[in-house]
Amino acid sequence: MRTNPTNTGLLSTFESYQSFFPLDHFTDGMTHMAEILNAVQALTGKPIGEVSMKELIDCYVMHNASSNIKGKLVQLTFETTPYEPCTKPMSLLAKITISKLCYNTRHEGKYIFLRLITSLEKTGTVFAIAEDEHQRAIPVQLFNQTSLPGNEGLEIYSAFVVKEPLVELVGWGEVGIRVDHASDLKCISRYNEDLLVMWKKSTNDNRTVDQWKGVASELYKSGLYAQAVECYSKALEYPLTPESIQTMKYHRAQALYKLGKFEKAEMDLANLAPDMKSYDAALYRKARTLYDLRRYRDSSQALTILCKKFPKNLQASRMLSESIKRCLEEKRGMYSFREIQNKALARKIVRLEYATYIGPIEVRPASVTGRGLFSTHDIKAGDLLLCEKAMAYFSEQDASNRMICRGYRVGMDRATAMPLARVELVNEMVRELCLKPSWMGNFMNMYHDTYKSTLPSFRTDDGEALVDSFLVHKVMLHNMLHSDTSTRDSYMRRSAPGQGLFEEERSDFEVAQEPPCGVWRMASFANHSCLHNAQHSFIGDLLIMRATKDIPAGTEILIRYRERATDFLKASTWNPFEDRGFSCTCDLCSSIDSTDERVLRLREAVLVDLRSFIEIVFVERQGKVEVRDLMLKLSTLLATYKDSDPSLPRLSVFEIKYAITQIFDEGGLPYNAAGLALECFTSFGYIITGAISTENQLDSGPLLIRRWGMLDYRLVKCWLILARCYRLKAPHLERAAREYAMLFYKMIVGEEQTFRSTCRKMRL
Ligand SMILES: C[S@@+](CC[C@H](N)C(=O)[O-])C[C@H]1O[C@@H](n2cnc3c(N)ncnc32)[C@H](O)[C@@H]1O
Repeated sequence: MRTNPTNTGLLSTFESYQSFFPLDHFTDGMTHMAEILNAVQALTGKPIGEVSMKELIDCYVMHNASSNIKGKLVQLTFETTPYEPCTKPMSLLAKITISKLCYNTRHEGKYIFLRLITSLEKTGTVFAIAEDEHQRAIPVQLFNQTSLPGNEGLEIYSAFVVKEPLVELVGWGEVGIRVDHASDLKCISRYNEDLLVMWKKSTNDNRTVDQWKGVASELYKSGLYAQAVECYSKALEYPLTPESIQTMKYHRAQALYKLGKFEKAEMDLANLAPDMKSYDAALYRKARTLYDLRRYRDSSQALTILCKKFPKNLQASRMLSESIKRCLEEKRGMYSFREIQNKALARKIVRLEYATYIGPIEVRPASVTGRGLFSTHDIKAGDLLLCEKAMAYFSEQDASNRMICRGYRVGMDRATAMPLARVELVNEMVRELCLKPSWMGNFMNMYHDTYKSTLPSFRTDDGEALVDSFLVHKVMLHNMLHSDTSTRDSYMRRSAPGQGLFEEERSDFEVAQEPPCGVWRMASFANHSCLHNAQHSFIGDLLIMRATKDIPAGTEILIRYRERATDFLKASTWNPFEDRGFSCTCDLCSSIDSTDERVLRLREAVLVDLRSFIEIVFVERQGKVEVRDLMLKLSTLLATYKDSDPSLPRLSVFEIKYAITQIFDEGGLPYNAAGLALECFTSFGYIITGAISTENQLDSGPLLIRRWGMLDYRLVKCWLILARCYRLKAPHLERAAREYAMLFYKMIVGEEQTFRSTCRKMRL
C-alpha cells in the first residue's frame, strides 16, 4: 500500500493500521507501538512528509473496519510528555499550515485552521482526519475529552482551530496532531465571518433576527443544542429590546442546560424580570439549573417565589419539596437511605440526586502526609462523618456503553499502561471541570504530588475553563477511589450462603482495571491506614463515610483505600499504593514488615495447609475430624505472631476461625459457634465484655465493646451468630448482640435502614 514510506513519514514496517489489539496480544501490541516510536525519534524537528488524502482516508477506514469487534479489543495509544494548555489569546498566535509542521514538535505561538473530512471515531480516544485550506490532510487525535459537549458540534466538515499544535505519532502510528487539553481545540462556528468561503458551503448567514430565532428553535427541537446556542447567540448580536434579550437568553439557557453547561445557563437566567414573557418557565428553568449546580438554597428561594406567584404550578411545588429535602441533607445529614437504596435498585441509576453533607470533620495539616481529615467533636462508632456526591464518576454502566473492552490503555513510555477505568475517569473529570469552571479553585487544591501547574488563570480569554489534563491525571491518580456500585449488593454477594468458606483473592491488576471508580473532593483529604477508624461505602456515586470506632475530637480520620487481604506479605512484595508513591506504615504493616521473612513464609504455608484441611475434612467430608491435628496447626499459626502486639489484627487467624465459626453455626453447634465468633473479634483486636462463650458460663452482661478493633464485613455475621445463640441460651443478651450486628452493618454498608430486609433476603 505504501509507495514511498520515507517521503511520507509513515513507516514501512507498519502496515496493519492498527491501534486495537486482542487482549492476549497486548504485549505484542506494546512492542509493535514501541518500535514505531523508536523509529521516529530521529525525525524530531524535521518537517513531516506528505501523505495523500486518499491514502490517509483509506487507512482511517481500514482502522475503523473492525468496529464490530472492538468490544473485545484493547486500544493502545501513544503517551506524551506533559505540557500545559495554551493560554495565549488567538490574536497573539500566527497561522501555520500542515506543510510547515515538524515531527515531535509543539508549535508554540502558532495555530492551525482545519476542518474534518471524516467522521469522528470515538471508540477509545477521539480520532479523525482533517484537512487544511490547501487541502492537505492530517490525522487528529483528541485525548481526555471523549464526551465533551463543547465539541458536540464537531462532525464531518466542521471547522476548528488547534492552538499551538503538537505533532506526534497518533492513531495506528501515523504522524498527526494530538490535542491533550480541551481548551486547545476551538470549534469554529459555521457562521463565523472568518470561515473560508469554500468551507461555508450552503450556510446562509444574512438572516434577520427572527430567522435566526426560527433556525435556533428548529435546531433545538432536533436536539442539536450546540448549533442552537450558536444561532441564539447570532440573534443576540442584533439590537433588541431588553425584554427580547431576556427571552432570547432564556431560550439559549435552555439549550445550554441541555448541553450540561449549567453555569453558562445560569448566567443567561440572572435577573429575570417578573413581567417578561414565559416568566414562570424561565424561573423554573433557573431553579432547576441552580439545583443541578447543587445550589439548593438558591434553588429553593427561586421556587418559593415561583410557587407563591403560581400556586397551581405542580411541577414547581414538587421541585420545591425536593430542594428542601436537599437542604436538610446538606445541613443536617438527614437522608432517607431506604429511599436512596430503592431508587438506585429500581431504576438502576448510579448518578443520584442527593446533596453532600459534611459532618463533624475538617481538613487540617496531617503529621506525615500533607493534609488530612480530622474530627471536630467526639464521635461515636457508626456516626455519619460524610455523605458526598462524586465530583466525577465512571460507572460499570458507562463502561458497558463504551464499545471498547476493559483493557484500554495509554502508555508508550514502553512500560506503563493505564486501565480503562482510569482513562475514562480523567475524561469525566475534564468534562465536569469544563462544564463547571467554578469548581476549578477546589480542584486545584486537591493533592497532586509534585506536579506544578503554572497556569495564571482557570479561564481562557473567552471565558471557557482552562483545564490542564495532565494535572487532572495526577489528581485522579492520587485521589480516585475504586467503589462498588452498591456496597449493600457487594456485602450480600460476599456473605451469601453458598459462598466458599474462604474469599477468593483478586489480583491487583483486575481490581485496577474495573469500574466503578470516582473522585470525591472532601473524602479525598482522608489518608489511608489499614488500621482505619472510618469506613466508606457507596450507593451509586454517593459516598458514605462513618466512624468505625469511638473517636475523640481532634483525631485524624483514616480510611482504607484498599483492604489488606493477607498478613504474610511485606510492603516490598505487596504494595497496592506503589503508583501513588507511598506504602502504608501503619502499626500492622510495620509489624509485618519487621517480621522475619521465614516466619511470614511459615504463616503463609500453615494458612494454606489449614484452608485445605478445613475444605477436605469439613466441607468435602473426606477425612476424619482430628481436633488435635487442627489445634496443632492453629497453634503453629498463632506462634508466628508471638513477637507482635496482641492488639494488632491477625488476619490469617481470623480467616481460619471465621471459617470454623460458620461450620459450627451451620452444623447446629450454637455454643461452639458463639465461642469462636468471639475469638474472631479478638483476632481483629476487639475486647468484648459480658459475653457468654461456653455453655456452663453463668455470669454475663452487659454485652459491651471495650476496645474497638478492625472492621470487617464478616463481623456482622459473627454478631448474628451470637444473637442466635443467645436467643436460646441467654435471652437478655440477644438484643445487644442484634444491635451490634446492625451497627456493624451500618458501618459496612453505610446505612441501617435496609438491615432487616438484607437479613431476611440472605436468611442470616
Ligand atoms: C487522597 S490524598 C490524601 C490527602 C493528602 N494527604 C493531601 O495532602 O491532600 C492521597 C495521597 O496522600 C498520601 N497518603 C495517603 N495516605 C498515606 C499514608 N498512609 N502514608 C503516606 N502517604 C499517604 C499519598 O501521597 C496519597 O497519594
